[in-house]
Amino acid sequence: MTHAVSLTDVRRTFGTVTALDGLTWSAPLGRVTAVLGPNGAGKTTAVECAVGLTRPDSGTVRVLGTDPATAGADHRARVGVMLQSGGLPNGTKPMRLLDHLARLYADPADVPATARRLGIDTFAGTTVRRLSGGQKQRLALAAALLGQPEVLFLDEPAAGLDPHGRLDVWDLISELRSGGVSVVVTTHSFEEADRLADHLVIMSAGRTVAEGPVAAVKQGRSLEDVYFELTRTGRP
Ligand SMILES: Nc1ncnc2c1ncn2[C@@H]1O[C@H](COP(=O)(O)OP(=O)(O)OP(=O)(O)O)[C@@H](O)[C@H]1O
Repeated sequence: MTHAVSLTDVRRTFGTVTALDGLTWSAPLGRVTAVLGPNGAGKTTAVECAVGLTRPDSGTVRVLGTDPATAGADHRARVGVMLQSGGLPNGTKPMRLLDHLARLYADPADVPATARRLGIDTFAGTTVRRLSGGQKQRLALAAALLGQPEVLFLDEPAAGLDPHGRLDVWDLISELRSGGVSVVVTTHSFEEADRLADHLVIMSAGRTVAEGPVAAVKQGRSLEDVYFELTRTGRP
C-alpha cells in the first residue's frame, strides 16, 4: 500500500447539487497532501467520505486500505479528523473535554503535552462557549490528535488563527509528518500549501483538475498562477 487515502471515481449528490462528480485523487503514505479548490468545490464532502461521515453514491474510497463506510472501531482509531464545523460541546472546559476524549482510545496521546503544544493551557479555565474562534480551532486540532492517528484529515486547520497560531499549526503538521503520519489538509492558503505539502490536489466543481507532487503540479510557476488558470473557468 503506497497510499494512505484513495478516492476513485467518487460521486456524491445532495438533491440536485452534485458535490463530487467522479472525483479521483490519492494521498501518499507518510506525506502531507494539500487539497485546494474554490468554495463549493467539494473538499469537505471528499473528507467526509474519507472518514465515513457520508457515503458516496458511487465510486471507491479507501483509507489505509479499508472502506471507511463499513470500517469498524479499530480502523476509526487509526484516523483523526478535524472538520470546519468543530462540533465541540459548549458547556465543558478544554482540559476536561480532552481528558474525556482521551479515555475513548486504547493508547491516547499525552493530554497535558498535547494541550501545551497547542497553547490550550493558557485558556484551560474558559468554557468552550466563551473561547475565541482561534482557540476553538486549537482545541479541535488537539482533539483530532488524541488518538495518535496514522492518517489525519484537517479541514482548513489554520483558518482564523493569528500568525503565531498558524506557525504553530504548520510546525505541528511538519512534526507529524516526520513521525510518519499521513496528513490531508484542505486549505484556501497558497502559502500553507507551499510550505507544507509534498503532494497537491486541486479540485473544481467536484472533480480533480490537477494532482501530483508539488513540483510536477507547479512546473516552475507559482501555485497561485496554476490554481487560477485551472479553476477560473466559467467565472467573469
Ligand atoms: N449536507 C449537504 N446538503 C446539501 N448540500 C450540501 C451538503 N454538503 C455539501 N453540500 C453542497 O455540496 C457542494 C460542495 O460542498 P463542500 O462543503 O464539500 O465544498 P468545499 O470545497 O469544502 O467548500 P468550502 O471551501 O466553502 O469549504 C456545495 O455546493 C454544498 O452546498
